[in-house]
Amino acid sequence: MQKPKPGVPTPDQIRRAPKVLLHDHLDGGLRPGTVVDIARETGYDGLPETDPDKLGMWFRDAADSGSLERYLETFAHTCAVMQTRDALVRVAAECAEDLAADGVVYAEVRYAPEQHLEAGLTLEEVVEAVNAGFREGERRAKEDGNRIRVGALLTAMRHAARSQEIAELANHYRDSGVVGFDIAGAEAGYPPTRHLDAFDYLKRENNHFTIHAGEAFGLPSIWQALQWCGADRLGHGVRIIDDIEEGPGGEVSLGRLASYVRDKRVPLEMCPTSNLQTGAAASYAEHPIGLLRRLYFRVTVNTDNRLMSGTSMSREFEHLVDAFGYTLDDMQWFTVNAMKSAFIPFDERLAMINEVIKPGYAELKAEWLFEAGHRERPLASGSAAAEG
Ligand SMILES: O=c1[nH]cnc2c1ncn2[C@H]1C[C@H](O)[C@@H](CO)O1
Ligand SMILES: [Zn+2]
Repeated sequence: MQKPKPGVPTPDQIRRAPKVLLHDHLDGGLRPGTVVDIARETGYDGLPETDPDKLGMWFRDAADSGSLERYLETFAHTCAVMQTRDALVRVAAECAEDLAADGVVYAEVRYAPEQHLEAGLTLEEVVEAVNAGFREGERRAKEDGNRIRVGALLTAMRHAARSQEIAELANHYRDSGVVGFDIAGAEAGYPPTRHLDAFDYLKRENNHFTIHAGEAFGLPSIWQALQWCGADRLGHGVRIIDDIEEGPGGEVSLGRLASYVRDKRVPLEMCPTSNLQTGAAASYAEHPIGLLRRLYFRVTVNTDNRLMSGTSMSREFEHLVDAFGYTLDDMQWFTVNAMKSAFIPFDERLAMINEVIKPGYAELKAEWLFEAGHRERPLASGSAAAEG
């Protein structure tokens, strides 16, 4: 086994570290075996593979297309098996269990209720089924010795016309498991300002929302999301890098929008592997998260779609540790950023930071002290006195 050195996390430490996830799609995180099971039970015969391993690989390959539009086509299969109450409860429960087993202590998981109505469920029935599943998953996680709390974000699809209705649904369930609102789907051609009514409504209700922006489309989308719609957070937001110039000597200058995002501490929900698949970034090492972290933007690390990206929170951090040499202190910084940016009340965020996250990292950072290995260096001759 790899020997832990102070600060540099091993894969096992990364998994055990408390993590906070703000951007994860319920319909992008199913277990492949569950997709196969529910398809069989409900008679959905459109799956490209029926062996769970092969199906998992199919999702990853199909999503590896370099285009957001093609990436999104794969969701037809997951949404097809999420049309009944039982299926939604099962998928949500497994989501909470899987995240907890990966060391996630707080998650905001999103889905679009309007995509789960094909078998006759109402929007309310969809939300109540998913909520029941999350509570069940939290309970099972606890039985396994893992602690997790999951809140739902209701997404409206940006190409459709139901955002006002979904915003009202989010507001209705805000004290019952739903913590905010989002819009997702193909970005080009569907600017966030198409949904101004929904955002204005949520602002008047003092509710919270995030907007997928600056992923497949650039600065105008981020600018609209913030300055026209009033988003609390940005889903991805990677293209903010287009407003930052790095000179040959490493000097950096920020445009007005990038300055605003940094100065106002706008949380960026970054999803590195997803960005590689849709072509929003070329490699982990070149992902804008490296520079944005150095410049102290309010950056968070997220999974987006664990099934399509074959990822988990731990894997996202492993890639970043490999690419940028991040330490446990960096991991803690990203995690505290995420917790500060969550949509639950301030006192609860603060308690999660002080009672769960910081103690969790302190314990991991102290582990090297108790490893026998680091005390077994041979003494140099005559060094005994110097040791004292
Ligand atoms: O990264 C994404 N960008 C835009 N839309 C996305 C992304 N990942 C998933 N979606 C879409 C597809 C899902 O069906 C929908 C709701 O979760 O959100
Ligand atoms: Zn997303």
